Amino acid sequence: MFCPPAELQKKCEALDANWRAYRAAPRFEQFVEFAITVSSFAEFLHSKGLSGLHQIARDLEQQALSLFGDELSHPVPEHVFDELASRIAGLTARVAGYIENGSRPIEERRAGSQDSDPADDLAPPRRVWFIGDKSPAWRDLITQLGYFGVRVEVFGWQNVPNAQDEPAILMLDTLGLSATEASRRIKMIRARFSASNLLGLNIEADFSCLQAILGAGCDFCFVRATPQPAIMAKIVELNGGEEEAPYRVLVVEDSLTASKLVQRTLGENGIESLAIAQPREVLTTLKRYQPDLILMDMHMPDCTGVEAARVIRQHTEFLSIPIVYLSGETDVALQIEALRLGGDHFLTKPFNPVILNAIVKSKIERYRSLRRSMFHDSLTGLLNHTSSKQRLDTALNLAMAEQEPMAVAMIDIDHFKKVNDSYGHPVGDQVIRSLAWLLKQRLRKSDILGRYGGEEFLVALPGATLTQAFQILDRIRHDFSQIKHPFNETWFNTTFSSGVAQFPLISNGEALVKQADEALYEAKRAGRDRVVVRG
Ligand SMILES: Nc1nc2c(ncn2[C@@H]2O[C@H](COP(=O)(O)OP(=O)(O)OP(=O)(O)O)[C@@H](O)[C@H]2O)c(=O)[nH]1
Repeated sequence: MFCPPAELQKKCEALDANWRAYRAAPRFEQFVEFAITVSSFAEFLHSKGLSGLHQIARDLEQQALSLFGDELSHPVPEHVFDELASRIAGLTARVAGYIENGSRPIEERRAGSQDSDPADDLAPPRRVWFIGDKSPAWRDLITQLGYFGVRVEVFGWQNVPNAQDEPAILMLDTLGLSATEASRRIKMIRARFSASNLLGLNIEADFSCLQAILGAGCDFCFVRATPQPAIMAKIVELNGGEEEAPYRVLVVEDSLTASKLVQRTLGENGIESLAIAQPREVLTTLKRYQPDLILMDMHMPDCTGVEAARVIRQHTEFLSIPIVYLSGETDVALQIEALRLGGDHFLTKPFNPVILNAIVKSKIERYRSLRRSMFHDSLTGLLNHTSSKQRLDTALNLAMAEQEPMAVAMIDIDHFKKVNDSYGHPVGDQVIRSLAWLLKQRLRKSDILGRYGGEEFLVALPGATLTQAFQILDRIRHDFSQIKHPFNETWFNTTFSSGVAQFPLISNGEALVKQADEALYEAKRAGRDRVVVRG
């Protein structure tokens, strides 16, 4: 999630320009432009993981929305002008300071790893600072994080370094501090760090304390006695920095002017869109474009939006895609009927662009989260069995078309039954998660990684030869065997075995998995803790 300083600067200048335009001509339409830019800037900062700047922009957005009103509400009173001006000046100064500091954006590791050679040493370590009075409890957590490429530095509250080189995450331990004192210190840290995610540790679980800590600028709170694996999981997740594909919206609208307006509004917020004027093209376009949401005009010449939605809902693959109607219709009975017949929301024209974006985004977030749970495994977040197989077939077709090699590996944790029997099922789960984190950290984004069964994983490395695949997997095997899994006051090690097969030696997905499985059993028979390739 690298954020080029020039892009940040440009977005900030656009905000400033729109604000000046409103000051010069304080009309409603100009305020709408300003509010759209604020909203788009806040979204941009969020998407780039610039947590501190995002919080300031979000507050500004809230204020702008509360002043939205209509033609009669503008110009806003003079003291409101001054308040907005001071917030904007504060935000632009923070952005300028951040750019000047040359602070590294927080999630560059994967950006750098994507196009690298399969045998490259991937992923420079990610940095986390622990702030607080040193606690022995951190030692284990810091060691564990080290296994997954996360480098931790520890500082007391009094000697937090300057924000020249912001870490990805600041863990703020509030143990022994009153809620008021903790909030005061967190506020100071938030004011200094524009990008880092702030995670509060050992926070009192009561409502007002959490409210105060979040209000002071913390992004996430761990209440007292949160189990270590939960803290680990959050840190590893934030460090993963996986960039999501842009949201996609299909606009079905017969008026060219209306669709252009909608597309422009979506585009301002980084949402991709495609417009069609003919409802009868909707099914083929849905298949081809694969949007996350449909914005549907209610009244079109040959077909109403409701009729189109009913046709869409006849297809199982489009049963859950959100449909939001756009219409001049204010008849409540008709709106309810439209929602009953397959729609998810109703927006009346002329639409408020900021509300349109907010609704589109929240519907897409839910839809994507639903799809994630359908295609991903809940324990590790990796692809589940079915989707790993599907992704493998797609990657294989691509490898065939491009005449590139591709290695496929099966990985299975050794003597895992013993882990469960000796330490319990939850500890076994944590071992599975650790292997998933390690694989995720070491493989490229273009590689395929799935949890194939209980303690079995499938990995496909497009472009990798058998030799390269062996090098990569054997290094991961070695590093996994070094991990000390904590158990009560002690720890234990565990290992995995792996078997590897390769396209084009075998050219069918199922046969590749079978061959890799056979190599895996050879590795198990030969004594485990090894990688066997089938050439
Ligand atoms: N904790 C936990 N255990 C699981 C999960 N899924 C499967 N298992 C356990 O994993 C163990 C797999 O054991 P086996 O297939 O006999 O193999 P193994 O003990 O790993 O021995 P080898 O593979 O021969 O080295 C079984 O005891 C399963 O109950 C899971 O999601 N969590």
